[in-house]
Amino acid sequence: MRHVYSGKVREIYSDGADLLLVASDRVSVYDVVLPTPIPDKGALLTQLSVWWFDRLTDVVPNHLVSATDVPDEFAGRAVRCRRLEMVPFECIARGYLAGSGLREYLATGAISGVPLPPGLVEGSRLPEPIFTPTTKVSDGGHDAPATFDEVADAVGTELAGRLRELTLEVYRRGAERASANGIIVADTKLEFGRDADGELVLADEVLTPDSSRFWPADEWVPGRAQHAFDKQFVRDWAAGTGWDKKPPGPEIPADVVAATRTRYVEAYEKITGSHWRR
Ligand SMILES: N#Cc1c(N)ncnc1-c1cnn(Cc2cccc(F)c2)c1
Repeated sequence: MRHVYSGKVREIYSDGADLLLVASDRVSVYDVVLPTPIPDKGALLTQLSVWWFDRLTDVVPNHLVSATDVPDEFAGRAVRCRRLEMVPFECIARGYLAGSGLREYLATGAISGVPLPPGLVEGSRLPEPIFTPTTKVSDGGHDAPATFDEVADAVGTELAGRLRELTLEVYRRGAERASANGIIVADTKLEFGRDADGELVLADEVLTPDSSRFWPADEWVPGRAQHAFDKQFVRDWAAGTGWDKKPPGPEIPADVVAATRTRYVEAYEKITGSHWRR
């Protein structure tokens, strides 16, 4: 097994013909990884993603080889997956206005070239979910918006159309299930790759609070920043510490750690309908 890539809160290892995607218990707020782990976060998000992969095979095949055949040290928080030729775009679906999409809309009236009606505000629900891809920036910077035509220029019109169709369908399925259980999925980021036969395969993680914005539905108020289902306790505590939001972040107090872990358990249980047993 060989370490090949580190993300903020995840790692990739090469293991023979496969890859191991390993989720840590680290949490990132304001793009800064905080020093205090959230126990079971990696396992909760890995198992939520596996639950989604298993329920989306009628939409698109996925890269999972095994959710159990992983080294003991990573048990429960890693998946073995097929090595793919990754599509060089982040495939983002948005059902609500937030983050970079909000900033782009306020500046241009559109997101990734998709025009939106005037008068929308932070947290507004969009008339319908939209496909707003970005380029994958390798230097750790922020990804740049890409129009559908830019995606089509890079991968061909047919594949770009499939990426849009699949991204929106996965988002719709996720948003529908989450909404029925009190969670708004405002947006989600998917990654696709192509296998040796050139087939499009869903990769990375799917519909987790790290790859998506999860908002508690009963606290949704358009016109202000929405509360994050999972990270709001950390954000609110951090705001009260005077931290300048630059690395290294401060240690998270035990009560905030415990409350945040509970939120990840709640998200897992609400969406899967199963109790978390670890
Ligand atoms: N998934 C997947 C995948 C695959 N099945 N085949 C080839 N490459 C990738 C791959 C490369 N980068 N990433 C993003 C990523 C994911 C997880 C953790 C990270 F640090 C970074 C995914």
